[in-house]
Amino acid sequence: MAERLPVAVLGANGRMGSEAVKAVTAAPDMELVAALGRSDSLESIVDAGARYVVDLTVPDSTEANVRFAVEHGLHAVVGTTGWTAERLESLRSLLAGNPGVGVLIAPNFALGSVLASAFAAKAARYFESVEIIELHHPDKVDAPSGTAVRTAQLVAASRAGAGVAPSPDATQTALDGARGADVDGVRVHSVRLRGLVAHQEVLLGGPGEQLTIRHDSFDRASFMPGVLLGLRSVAAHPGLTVGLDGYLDLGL
Ligand SMILES: NC(=O)C1=CN([C@@H]2O[C@H](COP(=O)(O)OP(=O)(O)OC[C@H]3O[C@@H](n4cnc5c(N)ncnc54)[C@H](OP(=O)(O)O)[C@@H]3O)[C@@H](O)[C@H]2O)C=CC1
Ligand SMILES: O=C(O)C1=N[C@H](C(=O)O)C[C@H](O)C1
Repeated sequence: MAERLPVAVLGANGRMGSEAVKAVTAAPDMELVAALGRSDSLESIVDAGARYVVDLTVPDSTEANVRFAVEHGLHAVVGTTGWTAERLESLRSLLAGNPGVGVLIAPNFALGSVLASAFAAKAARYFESVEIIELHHPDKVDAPSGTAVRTAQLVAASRAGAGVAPSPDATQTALDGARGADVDGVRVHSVRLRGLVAHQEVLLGGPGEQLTIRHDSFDRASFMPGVLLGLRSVAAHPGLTVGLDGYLDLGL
């Protein structure tokens, strides 16, 4: 039997981290060698012999966690949001000095979500208007969601590449927040509601019609196949990959 992947999970006591602990523990080709909470030392993952790190912490912690992993030659699979363009560029520079180390930063590990974002980017050039609504549990600390930001970025790039004008909007007066967040010219609206987990709608509008592309995660189990795929693939993808679609041949 091939050697099992030695994996450390950061954020192990959280909603996602606890699911990842269960998924890694159940995977026949993996060994959970460390499970860290906020107060635990990152050195313990090296001492435990980890070669892979899963980061499912918080935006304020993730950059230092991932930099530690790279500096110690550990591959990282990252789900935590908060990865701005500046942080990504800094990480790319660090990785250039650590060839052979792979990092995957995936705003969403659910395959349906990855597909929905790709479908939206494909469709967006054909519609006059595009807006995004993301809907999450009220314990989420960031808005808009990382998934919605990435979807908006993909949509905006697709529309710009096709020479499509920005969505029309005659708004002249508005209460703060009424038109949502502006992500590369795409409006993103965030709903926080008890009873929800993670949901997104991309609304594409044209004369007399609307196309809605919606994805729902009803349970955090939806993210785990993507986390495991990331762990099994990251070593074969040195450098930084943003988006699980970078490991998939979606053909879109
Ligand atoms: N990519 C994807 O598919 C998904 C990504 N996410 C993202 O994952 C992140 C976590 O979400 P969620 O699990 O709901 O959040 P939680 O707040 O439930 O979990 C985060 C956990 O990380 C812990 N933590 C904070 N800093 C550190 C640190 N330095 N080292 C170790 N642990 C630390 C927290 O500890 P403490 O309790 O002490 O604060 C907490 O237990 C968010 O950014 C979220 O947006 C969520 C779902 C899917
Ligand atoms: O905080 C969450 O729950 C989620 N966060 C990620 C995001 O911000 O996109 C992924 C998913 O939407 C769930």
